[in-house]
Amino acid sequence: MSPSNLASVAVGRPVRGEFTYVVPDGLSGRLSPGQRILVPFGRSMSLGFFLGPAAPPPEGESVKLKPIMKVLEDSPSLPPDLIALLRFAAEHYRYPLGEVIKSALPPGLTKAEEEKEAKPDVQEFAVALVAEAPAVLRRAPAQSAALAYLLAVGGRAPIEEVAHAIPGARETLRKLVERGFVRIDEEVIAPGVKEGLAQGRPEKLTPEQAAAVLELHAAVDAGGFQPFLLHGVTGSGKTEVYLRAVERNLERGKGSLILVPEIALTPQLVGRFRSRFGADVAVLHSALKDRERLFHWQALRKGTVRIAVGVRSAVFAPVENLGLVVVDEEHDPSFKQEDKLRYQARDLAVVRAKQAGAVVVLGSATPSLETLENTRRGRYRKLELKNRVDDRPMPTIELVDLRQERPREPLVQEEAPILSAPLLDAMAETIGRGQQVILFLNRRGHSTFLICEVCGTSVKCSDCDVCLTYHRSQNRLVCHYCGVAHPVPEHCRECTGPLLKMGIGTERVEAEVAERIPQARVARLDRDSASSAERLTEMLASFARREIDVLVGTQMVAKGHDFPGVTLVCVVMADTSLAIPDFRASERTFHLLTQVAGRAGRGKDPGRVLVQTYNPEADPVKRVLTHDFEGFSERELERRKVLAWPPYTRMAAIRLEGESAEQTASVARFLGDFIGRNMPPASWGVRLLGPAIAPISRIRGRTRWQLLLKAPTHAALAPLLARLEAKLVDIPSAVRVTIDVDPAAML
Ligand SMILES: Nc1ncnc2c1ncn2[C@@H]1O[C@H](COP(=O)(O)OP(=O)(O)OP(=O)(O)O)[C@@H](O)[C@H]1O
Ligand SMILES: [Zn+2]
Repeated sequence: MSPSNLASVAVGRPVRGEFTYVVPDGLSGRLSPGQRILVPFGRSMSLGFFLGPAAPPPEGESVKLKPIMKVLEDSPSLPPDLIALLRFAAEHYRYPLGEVIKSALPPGLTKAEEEKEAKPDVQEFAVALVAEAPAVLRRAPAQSAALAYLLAVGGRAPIEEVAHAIPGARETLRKLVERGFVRIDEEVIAPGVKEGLAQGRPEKLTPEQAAAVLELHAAVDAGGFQPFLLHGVTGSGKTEVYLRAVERNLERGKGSLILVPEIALTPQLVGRFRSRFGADVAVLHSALKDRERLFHWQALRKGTVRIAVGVRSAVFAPVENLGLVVVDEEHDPSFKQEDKLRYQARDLAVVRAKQAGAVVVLGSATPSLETLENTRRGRYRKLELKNRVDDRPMPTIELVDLRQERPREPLVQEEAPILSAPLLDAMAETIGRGQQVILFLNRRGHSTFLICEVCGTSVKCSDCDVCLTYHRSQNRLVCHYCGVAHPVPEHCRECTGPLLKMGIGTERVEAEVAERIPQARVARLDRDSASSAERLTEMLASFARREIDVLVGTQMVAKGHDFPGVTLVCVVMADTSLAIPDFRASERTFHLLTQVAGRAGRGKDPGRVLVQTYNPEADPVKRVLTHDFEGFSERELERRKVLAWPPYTRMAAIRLEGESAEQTASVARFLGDFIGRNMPPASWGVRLLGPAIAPISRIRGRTRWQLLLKAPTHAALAPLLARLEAKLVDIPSAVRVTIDVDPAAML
């Protein structure tokens, strides 16, 4: 067997490694890497991916190799740089390569079927061919009405719209076509793409923007891998810097990839890209239909569309001839996928840029400590925007000490008001001036727990080890982990004592605003109120149109919004994210506070921020007051170093979940022993923490355990993780074990 007739193949099944197949004579000229193929696997046929030639099996080993059966597409689904990235992801995150590839591909390419071309959407327009209703229509009132509508809206409208306005208009329009008064046009539109909010190209860049753009242009012109951190304060115009870099990259005939945290929350950014580059932009988000996803994939693959803007999973978009990668809000936790292939899209974006020889820009007002450390070590070049555009001032930030503002409330009081006098005054004043307010609280629901006045027992979810949250609008207790809603009990289950509603959520804040400032138009933005992407877009648009005075919400309101009318931002309680048992709690708090504060004063009027807290001395809270990102990160990095947390160590979490508490614990101990026996030499510095019961010990009735591994570098961890992954086949399937490399959440 000559090596040229052996193929390395990833099989679309949950199995580790690459497999060797024989290329039959008939296919030898037709194969190129990245193609989807059909291969025999076990006793059946399976989807496979041809990755390239394979080395012959070791001398003396007699293995019967099977042949590739069929090639499922002419041009490969996966471009070469993407194959390299997926191989890296499988290796780094300890996940089967075939499954990694399948999770990157759009549905429609993940089955063992030949590729079909996704059709674009066609929209039908009715076009009037006459300037006024002809006399012959006098006795046809339906047709007259349809034609009159069409003429009233300018002589041209989507059929759908006419039919919506005039029931039965589809049929009526057809009659008008027969009579020659109307014509139907078909227009091809890219599917799943709505018109964004248009915005012009600013004539002049700020000096800082100009300097950053100059550097990026030089890097794009030079070609090759170059990583940048674009650290720009909120409202400093980072988006415009991205746009100019993309522009230059496009002029050089190259493709760009832009990752954003959440499309529905960033309609403005998408709108700016669409209004600048029009149909050259594919927008990839989670609400796309299968056919739409396939359409964009094919368009990018063919190179007919050269810019992809998308969420986390778009890091795998098949952009042709990739020259530039941008990760906006690079600190955002949504870039980490928390199930199946647990990848960090920001990290993969950098890997991809390196493999493709592209420029990569990580942008944020609050860069992650990981990225900051890379910059300090000289791996990334730092570009800084220290000022807002048009010399607008940063908002002033003041603390409201809840210990003094609410001293009279006894500790146990049901529904004690939470909005202090300074907050209420500032809000009323702002609304009085016709300006807008954002109220931020990182908790949904009405009251965050029900507690027994007599014995102090709180009401917990029977399946998860967490308190239930009271939602007044549904009059239900909801578990935020499993989502199950329970009726509200009348008495404490332990002692039949009366139950008090304690803790606050956005729902209650909304009610309190409505009660205390009745003239305000209040709306709430969280996962309950904005359950669909459409609803979310509509609420944001309505706020932008200034139909809402006060927007109450969770971290959804803290993202990159640009509402010039907002001059007051209130943080209802800064402490909610501080107490979480996670070494990133401080960082997360600082980011959230800085980001939400950054929504104030982005228009011509200056902004003001009020932060209510019980912990005015806490470092992230204090530092936010003076916009002291440097000071905060300096201190936090020092602390991480002392405690040996990332970015000074690399971690992996081994998580276990099982129906039976005993069996789960025993598997956890078994894995602990296994790791102990396979520990690399002490000089490698690998440490095992645990096995320990997880901080949230049960979710959906399943017991959870975890083991944490820490090491100075990923390379020190890798061999151990590989051995561990191989061992998992021996674990009883009743206990689910997952390996989470570079974990984000510690719960
Ligand atoms: N050179 C410029 N001249 C005038 N206006 C500009 C210029 N550059 C950007 N802007 C405008 O400034 C506003 C803020 O820009 P942008 O939203 O990009 O800020 P940002 O740095 O991304 O902020 P954040 O981190 O808070 O999301 C936008 O409305 C944008 O159109
Ligand atoms: Zn639950």
